[in-house]
Amino acid sequence: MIHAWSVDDVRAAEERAARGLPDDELMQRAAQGLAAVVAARLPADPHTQPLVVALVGGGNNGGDALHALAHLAALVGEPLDLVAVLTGPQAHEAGLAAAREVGVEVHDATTEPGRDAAVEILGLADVVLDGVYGIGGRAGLPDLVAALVDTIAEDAHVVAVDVPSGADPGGEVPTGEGVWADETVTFGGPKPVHVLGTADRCGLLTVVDIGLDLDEVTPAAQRLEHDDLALLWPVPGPQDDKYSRGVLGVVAGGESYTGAPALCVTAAVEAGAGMVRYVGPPGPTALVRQLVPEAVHGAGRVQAWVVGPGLDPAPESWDRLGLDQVAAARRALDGDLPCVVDAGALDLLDGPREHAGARTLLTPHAGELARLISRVDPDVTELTREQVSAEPVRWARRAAQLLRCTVLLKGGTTYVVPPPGSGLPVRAQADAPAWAGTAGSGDVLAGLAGALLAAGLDPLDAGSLAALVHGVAAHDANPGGPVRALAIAQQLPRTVARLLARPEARR
Ligand SMILES: NC(=O)C1=CN([C@@H]2O[C@H](COP(=O)(O)OP(=O)(O)OC[C@H]3O[C@@H](n4cnc5c(N)ncnc54)[C@H](O)[C@@H]3O)[C@@H](O)[C@H]2O)[C@@H](O)CC1
Ligand SMILES: Nc1ncnc2c1ncn2[C@@H]1O[C@H](COP(=O)(O)OP(=O)(O)O)[C@@H](O)[C@H]1O
Ligand SMILES: [K+]
Repeated sequence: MIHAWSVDDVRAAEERAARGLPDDELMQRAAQGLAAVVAARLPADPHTQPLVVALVGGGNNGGDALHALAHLAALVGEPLDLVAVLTGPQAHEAGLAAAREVGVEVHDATTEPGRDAAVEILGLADVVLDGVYGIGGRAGLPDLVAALVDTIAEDAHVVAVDVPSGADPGGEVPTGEGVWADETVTFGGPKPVHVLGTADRCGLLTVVDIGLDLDEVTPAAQRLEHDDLALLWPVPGPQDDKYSRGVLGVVAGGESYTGAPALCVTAAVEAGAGMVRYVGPPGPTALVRQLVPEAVHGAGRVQAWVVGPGLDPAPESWDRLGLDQVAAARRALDGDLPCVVDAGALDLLDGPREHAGARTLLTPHAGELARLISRVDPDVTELTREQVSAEPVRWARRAAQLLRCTVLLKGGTTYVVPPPGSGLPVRAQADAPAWAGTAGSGDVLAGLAGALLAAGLDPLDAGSLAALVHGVAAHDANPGGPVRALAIAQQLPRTVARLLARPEARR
């Protein structure tokens, strides 16, 4: 699992670590680690002299980059072209002196000749160090810096120092503006942006140990990795039976949406639920009977519910069957069992579920979350899908607070936000190929998450593990190409087996 700490917690840890050390010790450690990574990335061609260009901001992030250039000169020993481009009126004094000392060429991009020289040289660079802003940064870039970033050679290897400049270090505002790095070298520990930010923004992540002690500090964000599956997945033991493994009830579909329940039930069965009980009208029931002979029909004793895939909660469409189905959904929501609340059932929620202890995982996409918040938040009149996508963590957190539950917000990156006050970190998973964004794929996710809730996982683990497995299964089902929702569901057993068998995971 990747743990990421808030910018404030990292700054406090830096302060603790710096006590009793020489003034620039932590920066030197950071710069040395950074230089070692850059040295390993230099082109090996003996006929060309590698060109390394650092974009240098006015703060300590620029200081890291300047010191790294100085360390690099000493580390590599062979001729190198080293250039620093200053992006602001000031630069870290000691860093600049160290760089000049080893012969780094310095251009001041705030002057016209300096800018012209910088543009030319950025277009030729083999490696670019982005040392403009680190954890002192915020989303977006000043025009001058943005223009410089635009001129970086297409084939240059871009290494972000600590944080890609232009990204929000706190990871709350996933703007695409600014640097997209091939890799990011961070110090002390990952920051939220490395986990929550737009997938691919940071590239390969390396953490340089600079002696910060974060072990006792609660992370702000986490990401499950493939090896975490073996720790969390409910593997049955010899004493288990279908009941002890967890029975999932699914209230889904209506006469107008027959496919969603079939996909949801299939996913739950393929994910290894002990048993799945389906509750729905005759049309979808017939389809579930045909496609999933393992499912049983009608309400009964269960350990958790999935409520909502393909459920039509709109009153004008309610005939007797529709009314029965909405009543079944409400019974599940009013009960005290863990519940995945998806799609149509989100429209049935007006506030927290009645039983305060009931564990609840909402699984909206951005449009559904916008509609939900517009309806239940007294301070918001009309929230749009675009607003949710611009600040996904903020809005998922808002819903988690209003409804006192865990919110899984689906998308290219899927965020799982626990209720505020729980002390639990936000999780973000970006395991799925974009092909996974296909009709019915969310119904599969709901069934999978439901099976995990029924097996006893808490909503944060169930949601994030479901997002991980769903994404990996979407890849495994057809690497590099399109995938249909049913294929994701049918791939689940093999994907789970593959991840359980990873040698790292079994250690
Ligand atoms: N504090 C420490 O002990 C250490 C800090 N280190 C480095 O120091 C960095 C943090 O340095 P600083 O606190 O000086 O901050 P930064 O160097 O990240 O940013 C400097 C200043 O730039 C301005 N700025 C940021 N984003 C902007 C934007 N989008 N548009 C316009 N102006 C913007 C802000 O006023 C900010 O304070 C870390 O990311 C890391 O690289 C490392 O040397 C390790 C040790
Ligand atoms: N760009 C993307 N990259 C990867 N996965 C995506 C992308 N867009 C959507 N997804 C995933 O596809 C699924 C879509 O769910 P949803 O919107 O509920 O569709 P449906 O209601 O048709 O099942 C979610 O698991 C979501 O995370
Ligand atoms: K940076």
